[in-house]
Amino acid sequence: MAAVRAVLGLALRAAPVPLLGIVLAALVTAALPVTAAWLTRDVLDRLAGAHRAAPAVAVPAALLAAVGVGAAVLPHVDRLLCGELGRRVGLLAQDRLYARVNTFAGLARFENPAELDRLRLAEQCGQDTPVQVVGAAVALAQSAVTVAGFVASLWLLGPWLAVAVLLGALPALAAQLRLARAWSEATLHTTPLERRESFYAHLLGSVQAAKEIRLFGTGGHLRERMRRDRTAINATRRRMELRTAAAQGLPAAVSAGIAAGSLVWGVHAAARGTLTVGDLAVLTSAIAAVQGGLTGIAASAAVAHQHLLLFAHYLDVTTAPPDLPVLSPARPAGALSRGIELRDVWFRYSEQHDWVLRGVSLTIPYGGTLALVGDNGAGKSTLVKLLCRFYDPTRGSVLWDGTDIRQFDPAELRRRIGAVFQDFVRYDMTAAENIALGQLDNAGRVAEAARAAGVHGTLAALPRGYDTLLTRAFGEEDGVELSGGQWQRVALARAFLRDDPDLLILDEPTSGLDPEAEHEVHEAIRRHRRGRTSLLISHRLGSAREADLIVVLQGGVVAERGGHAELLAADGRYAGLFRRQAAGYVR
Ligand SMILES: Nc1ncnc2c1ncn2[C@@H]1O[C@H](COP(=O)(O)OP(=O)(O)OP(=O)(O)O)[C@@H](O)[C@H]1O
Repeated sequence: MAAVRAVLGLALRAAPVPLLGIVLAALVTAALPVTAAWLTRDVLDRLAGAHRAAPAVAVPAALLAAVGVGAAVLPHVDRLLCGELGRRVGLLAQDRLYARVNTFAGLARFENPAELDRLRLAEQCGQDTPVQVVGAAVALAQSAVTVAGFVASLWLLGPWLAVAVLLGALPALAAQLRLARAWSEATLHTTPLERRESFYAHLLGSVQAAKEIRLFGTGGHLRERMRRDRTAINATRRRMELRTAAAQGLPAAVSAGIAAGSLVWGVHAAARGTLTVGDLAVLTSAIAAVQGGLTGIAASAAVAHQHLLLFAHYLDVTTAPPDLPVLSPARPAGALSRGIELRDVWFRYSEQHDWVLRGVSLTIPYGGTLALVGDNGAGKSTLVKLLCRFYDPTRGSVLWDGTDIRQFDPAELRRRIGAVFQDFVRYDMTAAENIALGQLDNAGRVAEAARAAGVHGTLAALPRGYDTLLTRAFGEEDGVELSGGQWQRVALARAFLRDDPDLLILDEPTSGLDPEAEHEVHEAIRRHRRGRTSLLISHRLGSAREADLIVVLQGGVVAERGGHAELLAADGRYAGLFRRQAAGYVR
């Protein structure tokens, strides 16, 4: 019921006038067949009886012609109105969906496959479902009006006829509703397969994967996997189509038997003179129309039912509770003045996953730099996610000047943080836009930020300077592709654009750079970082050595901490790693 209300609410809100037009057109269209049948009866009986004169037949014949014109024109009006309804509802539904998605403060819903499937279904349903449901409901009402008119007509010709034809259609209705549920379950089953299939399809056509696929010769293997998923999807659909045909076959045969019996009775009655020729015409139209109408009602009910079941996913997303608890009113996140502390932080992505952080305690001092180093998978990027409050710690807390960050509005907290993530985004937009996205109201300082990141010269020399598209994906002639290191500098400029962030997070900011560029960028970072509180994650220990504090994370626990010299003297894990890297350079 909630889904019905939501769909109607959307349609009414988005397109009240087209919706009213569709309902009116449907009601008129519904009345046309029964009107035509009775007018035909009138014409036939007048022709067969005493009133053969042209004037007597002219009026019902003219009305019959008008009904024919109406029947020809109305479907086109309906199609226009439905098109408009679809566009407006699609726009509103999409807008509401992404407005809701934007309110998800954390990352859990984007990193959980089940939630991603739901989001994908919601995207599909938001566009199509409301229109399909409205269309099915209107078609259902239209069929119901037509059927009611013809059942009344049958009743006049012989009450048992009306009852028999109605009862004959009930099994079809029940079968359709059962099938609707089965189809919606089948869609749930095929959605993850479709998501994986489109992942393979994307890989096979993507410029990023093209090199590896060709070099490793994995194209055939990926294509085979894609084919396997599509075959599984097809098998499910085939099974469902067979089931549909089997479930609909018997009820259709019952209805056809009843129709045939009724017709035989009608012909006999006309031969006996109990029914007129006109009555027989009405009977023939009525049997076909009632059966067609009832099948239409069953099909429309099934379509509406199936789409309403799918629409539940749209509602799940648009009415989902907040993924992270946000205090209301939240405490204002003040400018950092003492530092950020992780106090006995434990974290795992879900109860099914292992612990990633196991009792981490550390402090990023105000105005100082903390370098976080450690093996792959040690939990460094996860710790960054907790600092930005993309997740809450499973146990323990992250304190901002002594206040648990759960007490702040996440958006306000994030306005105080600048970051370059390891997996930064390459936006298919212009160079200026790629940087301006760091802080849209600071777009005037794009060149300054690019200069600080050492990429101004590169961007200014592009065919359209900062207005050059950094992609050739849209077929623009002067779109360009930057190198990995140039992109990294653009991402850095995006972070530098942010006005004086209280915390600067740099997760592998120079991993794609050549040694000279790395040195330059580190100089830029050092200049930019000066006096700022920052967290630097790097596998290149040469860039970590100047940090005020170095923390070595190993298997989710702090294995060592101290200054560079102190850790070298301690001759532990850090010293071992540093010496190995240094030896690699002087060998
Ligand atoms: N969204 C996720 N869901 C489940 N597990 C995850 C998720 N993200 C990371 N992990 C797991 O958490 C652990 C720590 O990952 P994390 O990315 O924090 O390591 P890292 O120290 O940054 O590694 P690297 O140096 O390779 O970047 C890994 O075992 C990883 O598989």
